[in-house]
Amino acid sequence: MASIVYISENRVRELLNWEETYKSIKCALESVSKERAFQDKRSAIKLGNTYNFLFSMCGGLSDKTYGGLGCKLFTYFPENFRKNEPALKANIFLLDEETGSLKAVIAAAHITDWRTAAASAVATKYLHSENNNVLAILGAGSQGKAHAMAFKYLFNFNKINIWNRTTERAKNVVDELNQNNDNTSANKVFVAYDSIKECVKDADVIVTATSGNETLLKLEWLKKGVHINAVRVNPVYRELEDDIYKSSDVYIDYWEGAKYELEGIKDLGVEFKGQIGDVIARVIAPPSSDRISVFQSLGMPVEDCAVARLVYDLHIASNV
Ligand SMILES: NC(=O)C1=CN([C@@H]2O[C@H](COP(=O)(O)OP(=O)(O)OC[C@H]3O[C@@H](n4cnc5c(N)ncnc54)[C@H](O)[C@@H]3O)[C@@H](O)[C@H]2O)C=CC1
Ligand SMILES: O=C(O)C1=NCCCC1
Repeated sequence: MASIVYISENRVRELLNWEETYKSIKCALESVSKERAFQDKRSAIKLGNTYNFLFSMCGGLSDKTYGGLGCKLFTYFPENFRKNEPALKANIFLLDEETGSLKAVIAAAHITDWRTAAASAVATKYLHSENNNVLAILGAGSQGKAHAMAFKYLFNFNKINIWNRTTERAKNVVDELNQNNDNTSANKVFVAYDSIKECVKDADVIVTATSGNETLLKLEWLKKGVHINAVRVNPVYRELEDDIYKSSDVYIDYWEGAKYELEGIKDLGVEFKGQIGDVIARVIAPPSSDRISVFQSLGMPVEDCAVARLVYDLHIASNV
């Protein structure tokens, strides 16, 4: 029997790059439109009388390059910050597609950040025209930072505005990103904001990636034709005010998840236009450029399968 490989967070960080992550996630998003994705909604178990949860996301993706069979098991313990530990801890169990045997256990916090940012990037490419001058990001946590890096790498934004509830955190992330981007440039790409309205008012594209319970974004602040990637997942709380959903073309990643986790948006009378994969596969049309578009992201099991396969292949290829 072949031995089981363990791939740590540090090793994942060494291996992943944006080009391949983008391609693998585009493949995963499109697979839902081509009947090459086998997955269901995630399962969530509340751990007794706490705010702690245990989740699983299992599925299979059929593809020569990015196909994989697996399951991401993750916990969300919101009080972990008191112990100076991240709230989200995740591992992917990657299985052999022929036999079902366990091939690898891959640490998946970094994968979750990168694949979610890559999904927003794919959605932006397919739902939004090329007019990408200013990007605004609300939330300077793991997702906010990963989105800033992905969008800097994959698009040509001249300015990337970042707002966070505590401005100190936005400033620290902006300093780090500017330093990694270009030490010498006087004209810094990343800029910290302490007002959401000022942060988003010139934005062509917006990412919302916070974990609070407050509505952050108002319709009256938005430019015509803006594209929004709404990353926060919560059945009750939404970062966008209801009028934004009601006035926009709203796209999702997969129907199986949306049926259960996006009830609240449907209750507003919003009809989802369809899956991003259906736009990629040209089954449905993208929005017209004067409409506001929203990608309401949930995160799919097959995204994790695709990136786990990518990481596994890169690890094996560079380990021989
Ligand atoms: N769509 C998807 O595939 C995925 C979505 N997520 C979602 O992304 C969001 C962010 O996750 P991470 O960056 O990993 O978390 P994190 O804990 O690293 O960052 C959370 C950010 O939210 C901010 N925040 C907390 N309370 C706030 C409030 N009341 N108002 C405004 N901002 C507040 C914090 O300052 C922090 O910057 C979460 O809602 C999570 O559920 C996470 C993974 C995948
Ligand atoms: O898809 C994921 O992975 C997650 N989605 C929402 C919240 C945490 C992780």
